[in-house]
Amino acid sequence: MAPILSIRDLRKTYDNGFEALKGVSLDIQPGEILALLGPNGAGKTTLISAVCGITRITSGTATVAGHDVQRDWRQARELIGLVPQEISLESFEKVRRTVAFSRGLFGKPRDDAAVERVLRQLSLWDKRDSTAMQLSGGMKRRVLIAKALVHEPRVLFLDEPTAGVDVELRRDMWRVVDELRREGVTIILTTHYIEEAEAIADRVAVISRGRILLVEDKDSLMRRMGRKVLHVALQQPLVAIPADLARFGLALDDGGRRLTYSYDTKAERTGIATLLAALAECGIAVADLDTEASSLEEIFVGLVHGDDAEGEAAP
Ligand SMILES: Nc1ncnc2c1ncn2[C@@H]1O[C@H](COP(=O)(O)OP(=O)(O)OP(=O)(O)O)[C@@H](O)[C@H]1O
Repeated sequence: MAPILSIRDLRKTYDNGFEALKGVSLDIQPGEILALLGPNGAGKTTLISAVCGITRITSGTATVAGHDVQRDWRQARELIGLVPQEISLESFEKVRRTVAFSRGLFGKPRDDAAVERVLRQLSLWDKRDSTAMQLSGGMKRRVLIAKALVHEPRVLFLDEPTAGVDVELRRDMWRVVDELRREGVTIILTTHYIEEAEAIADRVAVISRGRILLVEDKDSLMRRMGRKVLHVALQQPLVAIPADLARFGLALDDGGRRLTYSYDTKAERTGIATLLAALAECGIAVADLDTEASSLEEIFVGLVHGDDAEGEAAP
């Protein structure tokens, strides 16, 4: 399938000479949810702004359904919806009018049914005659999404859609994203909440200091890079780890009542059976066992940390 969004060697140097994007290439398939992860200042907003035509591209290309965002900017923009990080709404404007106005900005004819559809989809129909100042923070975010969707874009950019919202609302937002996916909308979201990427993304891209470090299917990434830990609860507390167990690299915590063993999920042998046999030989009685997979967060921190260390080493 042809990608809906194709970015090739995109570079952005700001007027002050700072190179915020250093040759980014990325293909996004129709209907996909891609989470763009990166530390502060990595270039996430710059990348979105470049594709959405808010920031001038220094070199490279980006196309949306084959339309170049610079050359055929009008056609490209029509296919894109952008939900910005900051909430910016006219305080006294009614929800329905605000959303209808956004549709008009894209040169689309007035269509009350389209406005109603998007308001209902975002559970805002009951609030259609409320002004922005009468809405809760979460509802305001929904209005921003409604504004971004009302011209029926095929690609939606969400720049930190759940920054500062409570857990319940975040899950609510994830449901909205899931519904949009089912309708075939392609979604690119930036987030600092790794659990958000873990919960809703199909693929994950990690960006650091203007470069894409990795783009991979989320599940395979977690399988490929994932480590697991085995917690062994002990019947009797240990004062120290016996010398005979040193080769396993164990950690002892919970007041000497728990041993933690870290292993590679891809390895042919995890070493668990050998460890349990060694524990028995040392006369250590096991009360319980459980395993825990390393999270996307650990994988992310490891990658970005490695990149920072390389940057520091560079001349
Ligand atoms: N107008 C500008 N002029 C010069 N430098 C800029 C400008 N806008 C952004 N930058 C710099 O470009 C880099 C990337 O910024 P960007 O906002 O894209 O990062 P981000 O990944 O979205 O960060 P955050 O997670 O904090 O939102 C940063 O170092 C930032 O200081």
